[in-house]
Amino acid sequence: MASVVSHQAIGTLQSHRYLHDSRLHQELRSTSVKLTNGFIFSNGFSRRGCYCSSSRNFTVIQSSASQTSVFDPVKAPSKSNASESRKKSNEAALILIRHGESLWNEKNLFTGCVDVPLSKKGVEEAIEAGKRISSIPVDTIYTSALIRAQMTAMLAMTQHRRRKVPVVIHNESEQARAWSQIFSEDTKKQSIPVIEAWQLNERMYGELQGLNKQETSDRYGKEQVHEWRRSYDIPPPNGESLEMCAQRAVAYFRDQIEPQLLSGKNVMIAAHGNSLRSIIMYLDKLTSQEVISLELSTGIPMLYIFKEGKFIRRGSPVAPSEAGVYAYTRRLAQYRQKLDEMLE
Ligand SMILES: O=C(O)[C@H](O)COP(=O)(O)O
Repeated sequence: MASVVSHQAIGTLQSHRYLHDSRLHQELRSTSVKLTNGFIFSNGFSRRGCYCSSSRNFTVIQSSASQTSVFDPVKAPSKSNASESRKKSNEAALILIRHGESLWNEKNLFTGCVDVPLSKKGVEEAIEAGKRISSIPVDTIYTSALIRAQMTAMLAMTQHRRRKVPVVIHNESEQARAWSQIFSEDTKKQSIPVIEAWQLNERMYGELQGLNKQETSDRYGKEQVHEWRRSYDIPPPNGESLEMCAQRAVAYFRDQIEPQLLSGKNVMIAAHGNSLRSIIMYLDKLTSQEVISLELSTGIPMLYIFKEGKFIRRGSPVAPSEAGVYAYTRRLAQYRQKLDEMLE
């Protein structure tokens, strides 16, 4: 069993993973949620209580038949293919990006939940990542609450050909909501909501935060440090194990992000080495042994297609080949073609 699933290897693997009962898709109705900052973004927008996840199946507890879609000329179906398009509404793209190199990655320091920005190289990596995903549709962006992930998402989106503007949603207080309202429907349509979630933060590295990785290895031994860094259930001193990190990150993914994908929304997540390792472990059903070998490079986007109840890993759009990614789904190919036409 291949346990090494580096980002390069991910590009070459095409295993199909069955995560959901596809019959549920027929039952799901998009839920329209008016965000109190004035945005209206449709389709099962994050709302606790709309969906309840149990094991790997979703049960609809409450849904609304009303639907207020964000009009996107690229996506707008012509009359002739409207019904075909509706049939395909269960397909969605999921892009995962580990943040670009941070100033502490550069210094080889354990970072965890310390909030440090990208290095110059990290900025370049984020821009390069943006170029690689510039023709893939993005409807909603999730980032951790940490600046390195947020910088990565924003810098990546500066490269997107669709030219929608990522707008951070401020729900932290009534005033924040009121003061961040947008009063133009057109402007809202040209925006992408960016949701910040602490649950996607890097694992808390405990008393290793701020220590040099090489010096820590010299002091405690290579094996011990490898165990702290890569094992599933052994936490670093007073920090989170990957298992503990997964409890919050995967729960958030299942409760908040999967309903978006189920309703056909294309999602990008900018997060961290270990929060993404835990999510990939869930998506790819890796065992606690297999996840030990899972390494993610900074600034490399990974792509999954969610289709007919399955997450299909497409690796990075640049590995093995861009053509391979677009060949896979007609919908993505059409999107890119429309962008080509629009931007000619
Ligand atoms: O928090 C950190 O130091 C890094 O982002 C991830 O570190 P790791 O590769 O040691 O888990």
